[in-house]
Formats: sequence, structure tokens, C-alpha cells
Amino acid sequence: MEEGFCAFFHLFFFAINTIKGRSAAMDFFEWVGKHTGVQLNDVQKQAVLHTEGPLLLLASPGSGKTTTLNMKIGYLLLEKKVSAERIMAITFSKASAQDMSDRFDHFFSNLTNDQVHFSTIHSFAFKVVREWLRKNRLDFQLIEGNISDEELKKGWDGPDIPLHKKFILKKLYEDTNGAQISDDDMDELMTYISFVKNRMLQGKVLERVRCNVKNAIEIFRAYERFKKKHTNRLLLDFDDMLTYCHQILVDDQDILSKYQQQFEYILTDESQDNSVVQHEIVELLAQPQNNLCIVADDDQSIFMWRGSDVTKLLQFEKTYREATVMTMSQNYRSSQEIVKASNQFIKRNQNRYPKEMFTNNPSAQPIEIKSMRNYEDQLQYVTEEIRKSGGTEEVAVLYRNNASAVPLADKLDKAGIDFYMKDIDAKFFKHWIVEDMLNFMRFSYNKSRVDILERIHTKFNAYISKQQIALLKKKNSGTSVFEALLESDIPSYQQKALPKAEKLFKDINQMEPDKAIRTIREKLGYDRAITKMCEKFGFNAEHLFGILDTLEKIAEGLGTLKGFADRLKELENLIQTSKFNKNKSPLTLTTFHSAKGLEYDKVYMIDLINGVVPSKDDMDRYRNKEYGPIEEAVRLFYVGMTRARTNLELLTYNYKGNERVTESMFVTNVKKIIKPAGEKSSTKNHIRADLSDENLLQLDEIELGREIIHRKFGPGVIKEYGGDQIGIQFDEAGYKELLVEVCISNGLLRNKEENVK
Ligand SMILES: Nc1ncnc2c1ncn2[C@@H]1O[C@H](COP(=O)(O)OP(=O)(O)OP(=O)(O)O)[C@@H](O)[C@H]1O
Repeated sequence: MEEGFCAFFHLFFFAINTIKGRSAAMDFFEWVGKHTGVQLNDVQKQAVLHTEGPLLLLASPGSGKTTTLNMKIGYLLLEKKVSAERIMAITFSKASAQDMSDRFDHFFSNLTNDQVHFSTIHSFAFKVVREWLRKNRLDFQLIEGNISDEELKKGWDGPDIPLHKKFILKKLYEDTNGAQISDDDMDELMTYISFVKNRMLQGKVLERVRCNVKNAIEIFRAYERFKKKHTNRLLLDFDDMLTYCHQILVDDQDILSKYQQQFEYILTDESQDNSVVQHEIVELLAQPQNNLCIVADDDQSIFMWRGSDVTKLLQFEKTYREATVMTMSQNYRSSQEIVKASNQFIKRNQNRYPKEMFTNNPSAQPIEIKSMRNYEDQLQYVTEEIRKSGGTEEVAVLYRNNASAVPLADKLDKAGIDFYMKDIDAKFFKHWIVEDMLNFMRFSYNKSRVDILERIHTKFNAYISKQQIALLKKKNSGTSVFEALLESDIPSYQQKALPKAEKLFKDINQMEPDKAIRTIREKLGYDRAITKMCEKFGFNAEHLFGILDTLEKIAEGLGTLKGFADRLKELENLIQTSKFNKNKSPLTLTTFHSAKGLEYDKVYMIDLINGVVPSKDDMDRYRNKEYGPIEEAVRLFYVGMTRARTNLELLTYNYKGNERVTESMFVTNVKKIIKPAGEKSSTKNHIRADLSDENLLQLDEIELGREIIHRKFGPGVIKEYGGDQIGIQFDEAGYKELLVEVCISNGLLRNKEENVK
């Protein structure tokens, strides 16, 4: 009976094959190539054919990772006759699971009806956890998912906390620190908890994990206790799905064996993004045959901050003695120029598998590096270029921080250019700094509004105390709060301050909004109040002042305060709805992180200044000889560069507001890479220093204010740095502008002894 069925099955396949035109002599690749139009290269073919045993497929960007994985699944199904339910294809995000599934259908829907399950590791883990809970007659509740900032801010009525991760953390933060948690701290705390759980860290090691949230470890521990003890149900967040799944596979042999037997072949895409716990789950499932195909690019690992870990990839050959490692280095996406420069650039990282990406694609445009005078010029330039290009090609503007999107969206919208924004983050508009500015403006319309004053009274120069607010509330006179206060018993320092503030509020009300913001910041003392808050609570001053600068930019050219408030609403709405422009607009705005896996004809990478790319924190840690973060920043830059097919522009500038900023050290790197050999600066006029000398100033150590010693001009201080030039004020030789490359490559500058750690 069974034999008969098999014979029928083979006959059926033979029929399909013949229908689809595959003769007996035609090999799989020829046949598939005919149907899909994709001719795999030799390494891709080898990777497809290697089905038994552990395989690490290291692939460069654009080298056809997803294409190869899909071909491999096709091969398992159609050639090796493996049934679909015995294949497990795992990706990192829902979007890439969908992308892989779509691409599989595109290649094979005419050739097979088999439905392979493309899953995220989270959805598989959740399935295992549910099965175990059912088996043990336990109930559970998910405590993570969408919740709006408004809902969170509103809090809850009654004694019971709503069982949601953010509410629970909010409460535990308040209990531990006696203060409300800010949005930024909530984000950082969530990231910290994810990191710790994904890296499976416990005990003392936790103390080594950096987190700027006060008492983060205590809050994390309290959170874990809360989830276990609060109800008779098990409370699970997204990370718990992974840690529980791992523990279940370790403890419950029945469940482990069931899945090990079910999945004969396991394939994982984007494995460089897997965390420790995710790698361990995959390793357990693959045993004992270890028919495991891990597709990864360690150079595109950019989620270390939330727990991903390439160590497992780098140790693959140690984990599996019988491991095969293959490298796919041919880039099908980008031009000669882009492939060569990015291949060279990524080599500055030490902690990586050596690879040599190459392409047979033709040459296109040279990589352009534009150094603008200031931030505004950069936005103006990008907007103008995009306008001129007329929407004929796919263009992306990539930035490191979501905050860059708001002024850019504003500028593009004012120029009438539509865009698709990949990762919507309208948090900017809900930030307390934005709320503060609007409250200052609202209060200027009606100075009797104690409720508004209550929100800003500590943030301007009138020294209005909590008691005075209470008094005003009690009086409820409906007159100007300033009049009411001046009539009451006030300390002498308020005698002058109150009328002055009252006058300023009156003036603000009549001003154009950008001037109003400047007045609030400078004359009413808002900037000073923010600086103090940063000192007291450890807030990130750069970020907060950045928001204020952006507000001023948005306000430019708007006539009234009301017009400004309306524009903010309009922009928020525009950003929220831009996600519906996918496939409608040829222009995409996205962070470097979210651009991974995507490609465009032309890519602009913006805001390439030290302190942003790489971040100040990355640079500080680098100087302290902690290399992980800077290497991740390099990988992120590399991901950005390799998104471009034919055109890549790197944009930097010298001033942000009045502040002097310096060109990203990565841009300087790329400049050196792409400069034709003939233009290399001559070194023959200089006596070469011993370049291995540890005291020599390195490129990435250049910073304003650093004290150095020049071989010829003696001691001095770095005063300017940007583009190719470095400005140094020498003790004796006066101020000089020198070429960075000449100084560094000839070892002309040494760190002053006390700078050297
Ligand atoms: N053998 C091949 N011949 C021609 N084109 C190919 C081949 N392999 C892949 N490609 C094409 O190269 C492009 C990149 O492929 P794919 O998206 O699979 O790469 P990737 O390695 O996943 O990229 P990344 O990691 O940068 O996101 C696609 O347009 C794909 O069709």
C-alpha cells in the first residue's frame, strides 16, 4: 500500500517536472534557473547542495543570502523530497519572515504547492511555551504589546496596576526611585532588560552592564519577582518567551525530542542578529543531526545593544567540529566604486571573519563626500537634490537618529516632496520639551491659567515655588498670576523677577514663533533650567537642546504662535501617515538600522559628524579601549553604504547652530580610501616618526581642546577640526591649520603625556 503510494507520488512529481519542462538530464540548477531566471554562482550552488551537517554561510551584503536560502529550501523539497513540515526556516523579524516567504512563492509557487513555514524565532518560542503551559495546566498572560504614551502617562485608577510591562516598570521605578520615570528612561530600561535576558546574564555580571537608569538592577530584579508572584498566572513579556522556551527545551526531554524529530532541517537567515538565547534554542533544536544552515553576515550585526551576539558565529567551528564554512562574497547589488570602498572600510574592524567582497557589476558614479557649512545647508542641499532628480530613481536618506527625521520631513514637505518613512517615530511630538514650549506659548495667551503655570513654573526665572502655586490655586482669582503673586507676601528676589517675567510673556505672545522660542530659552531662562536638570538627573543635554533647535527650525517663517502649534500637529500627522506611502513615493527616509536588507539607486547618508556617527558614547568608550561599540558603529555605517546600487553621497558639516562640529571619523576613513593614489599627500618632506609609538595621536583621538605636541612646532591645543584640516594653537608658533592626513600618516603629532592613559 505504502509502496503504491510512493510510486504514485514519484509519478506525480515526474509529471510536474515534465510539465515544467525538466528533462531527466537537466540538473536542478538548470531547471530552477529556467523557471526563476536566477543562475546561481558556484558558492551559492555549493551552499544549496550542502544539506547534511552544520553549515555557516557567511555572506557579504547583496550577495544573495535570501535568494540562496530559498533555493536551498526548494532543493530540499523538490530534489531531496523532504516534506515541508520537516523544514524550519527562521528569520529575525516578522517583516523578513514575510519577505522570505514572498520571495519563496515568487520562485516556487509554480513548481510546488508545499507550504514551508517561515517563522520568527519568537513565534516558535511562544508555541513551545504554550505547549508546556498546557501540559502543566498553567495559565499565562502576555504583558507586552502596543500601548500609547498617553495611556501610560494617564496611569491607572484603583489599587491594581494594569498588567502591562510598561505600567509595571513605571510603578517599580517610582517605588524604587521615588520619582516619575521619563520616556527616555523607560526606553533605556526596556532595552536594558531585553539585553540582559537575551544575553542570559545573571548575578554579579549584571553590574557590568551599562545602564543610565538609576537603580536599573534593582528595578529589573523587582520586575522579575513581580511577574512570578503577582497573580496565579504566569506573566510573560516578549523576552520571556525566549528564556522560557530555552529552559523548557533544556528541562523537558519530551518536548525537545518532539521538535528535534519534527525538524530535520533548520535554516536561519540574518543570524548575525540572533541573541545568545536565540542561538542556544536553535542549537538545541538542531541536535543530534545538526542539519543546520546558518546564514549570516557578521559585518552587518547591528543589534548588539539589544542582546545580539556575533561571538557564537565567530566560534561556529569550535561549536561544531564537523562544521563547513562557506563565504559568499560576490555582491550583485552595487557598483564597483561602492563595493570597493565599503569592502575596504569594514576592514578597520578587528573582530570579524575576513572576507573580500567583490562585484562584477560595472562602474557607476564615484562616491561623493560633501562637507557643508552647517546643518541647515545639509538639509537644504538634500532637499534641492531630491527635488531636481524628479523622482525617476529610488532614493533613500539614511540617518543615525530618529530625531533627524523631523526637520528633514519638515523641509521636504515645505518643498512639496512626498516621502515614505520606514520607521515611524512620532515620539518627538510628545516629548516633554515640546510640551513645555507649547505650554509657555499657551500661558502667554492667558496668564491666569495656574494649571499651565504649574507645569512650567520651575523652568523660568521667576522662582515661583510649589507653595505659591498652591496659594494661587486656592485663590482661584481668575486674574493674572503675576498680579496675584505681587499682591501676596513675596521674597525680595521675586520683586523684580516677577514683573520682568510678566513682561516677557506679554512680548512672547506678539512674537513670531522662532523668536518666541529663542526668548523663552535665553531671556526667560529655559535653557539654564534644562542644563540644571541635566546636571541633577543625568539627562542627555545634547538630545534635549537638539529638540529645542529643531523646534526653532520648524518655527522659522511661521507668523504666529498658533501657526506653530498647528504646524507641529500637521507634521506629526504627516509623519504618522507617511508609512502609507510605501511603493507610492520613490523617496524613503529611514534610520541606518531599519535600512538593513533594503536597496536603493541612490543613498544619502546624512549627519555624518563625530558625536552622531559614531556617537559620543562610542567614541568615549573607544578612547577607554573598549572596542565593541565603535566596531558596531562601523558595521552600521557599512550597512548604510551597501544599501546603494549606483550612487552614494556622504554628507557632513562644520557647524550645528553655533557649535563647531567635526567630520565623522568614518567619512575621513572613506575619503582616504577613495582618494586616487596620485593625490596622496607626499611624505617625503617629513621625517617619518616611529609609527608604532603608542603616544602618537591617532585619527580618532582628534578632538577639540586636546593638548598635543607637534614634531616641529612644539606644544599646542587643537582648536578646530573638520574636513581635512586641523587647527592648532601652538604655545610658541601661533595658530596653524594643518592637513590631518599629513599629520597622522607621518606621525607628526603626539599626545601630551597626561592625555595618554
Ligand atoms: N546568482 C545571482 N545572479 C544574479 N542576481 C542575483 C544572484 N543572487 C542574488 N542575486 C540578486 O542580488 C540581489 C541581492 O540579493 P539578496 O537580497 O538575496 O541579498 P542579501 O545577501 O540578502 O542582501 P543584504 O544582506 O545586503 O540585505 C537581489 O536582487 C537578487 O535577486
